[in-house]
Amino acid sequence: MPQPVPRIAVVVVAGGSGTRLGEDLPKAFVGIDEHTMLRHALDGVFRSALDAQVVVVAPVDRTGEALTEALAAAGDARERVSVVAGGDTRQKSVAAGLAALWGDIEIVLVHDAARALTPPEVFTRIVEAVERTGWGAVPVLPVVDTIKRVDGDEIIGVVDRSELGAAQTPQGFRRDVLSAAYAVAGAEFTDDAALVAAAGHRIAAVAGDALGFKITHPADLERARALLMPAAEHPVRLQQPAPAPRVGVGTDVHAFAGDGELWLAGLRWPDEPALSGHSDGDAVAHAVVDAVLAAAGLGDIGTHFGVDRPEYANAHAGAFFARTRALVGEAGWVIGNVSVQVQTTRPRFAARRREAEAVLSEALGAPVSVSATTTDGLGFEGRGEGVFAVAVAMLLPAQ
Ligand SMILES: Nc1ccn([C@@H]2O[C@H](COP(=O)(O)OP(=O)(O)OP(=O)(O)O)[C@@H](O)[C@H]2O)c(=O)n1
Ligand SMILES: C[C@](O)(CO)[C@H](O)COP(=O)(O)O
Repeated sequence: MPQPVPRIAVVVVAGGSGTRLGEDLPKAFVGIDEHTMLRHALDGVFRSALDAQVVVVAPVDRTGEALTEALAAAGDARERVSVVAGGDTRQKSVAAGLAALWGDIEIVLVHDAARALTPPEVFTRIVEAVERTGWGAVPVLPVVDTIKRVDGDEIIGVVDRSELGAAQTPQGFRRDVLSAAYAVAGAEFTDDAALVAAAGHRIAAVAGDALGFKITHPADLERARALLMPAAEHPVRLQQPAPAPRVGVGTDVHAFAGDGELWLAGLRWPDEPALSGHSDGDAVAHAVVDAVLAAAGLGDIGTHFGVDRPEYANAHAGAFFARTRALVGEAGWVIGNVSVQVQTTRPRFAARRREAEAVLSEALGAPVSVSATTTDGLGFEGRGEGVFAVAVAMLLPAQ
């Protein structure tokens, strides 16, 4: 037979003045972003889908404001919400909240409005622990700092932090246990678990959440504001990383089987055999184009300068480079530099290498370095049948 679902209540204490925060209004009513701490805390409660009664404890002169906040957070669950006036200590405020519980409530969670960013899962973890153990339950975080015993200006010892936990809220209890413990509490306790433990009950430790930090000092408020700030407005931490440079490689081969003059590396070479091709057969220029397009992810020379483009018949490097530059610019890149090597027995590049670099760099709008080598007589290059060129291009993201 299915077990009946226990009736749950959450008491949200928002009755403090916030002396340590130093704002000129009670702490829970201070804005983190366009919403107050109280509103954020209540949003966490309602997002937890506990179907709980929710009692907000507010400063006596702020109950109207608190009700407005609670109704806005509750949405369709308005009938489950109420507001009561708190006391001059947290403990008295919790007691005021307990007095407003419906008669059939079985499990009570007490939560600080000051822990405004506590995620909804923490509420469900606490309820689950109370149901499973029958004990009280407290979210705790491990203590990360080394903890010293201090006497005045002297360190007199160290505390074993492995047995310490930093307590958060919501803290959960069986309603009968919590109410009875509050009825007999003879002292002020800083949290509800301490009060219940003093009455002889066991308390379970449940995983807390770093977002459940208490907004106590101005630095805590700054932290909460930074966490809620849209990424685009954040000064440093959440900026998108700058896009990385990209490289591409390109190659080309043409045979010495053309009519007319040789064009290679953007230069005209009189008295040398021509290379064949749809354009001028300039394998050096074409390898550069392939490398730049590859780096931008824009395909290759055939994609943009195919034999179906009559305007590039017999065209020279300048025409290819102008179009390539425009294509990568439209794609959001600028050309960083290109290195190209030609492998051929002829023409001899040494005397005109600088000239080739100047012409190609001018046409591409970026430094192009040119090197040339032979293949020790091997292959088609060695037999003087054609040229091979290989290029590497680096592109940078446009600003
Ligand atoms: N008389 C009080 C004191 C505290 N609280 C609530 O208990 C939680 C934890 O208290 P703390 O953060 O210490 O708040 P303040 O007492 O307001 O802060 P301070 O000690 O700096 O004045 C807060 O949500 C606070 O609103 C309360 O309801 N009634
Ligand atoms: C209840 C509490 O938030 C648990 O951590 C805390 O003890 C109350 O605040 P204070 O800073 O100790 O007054």
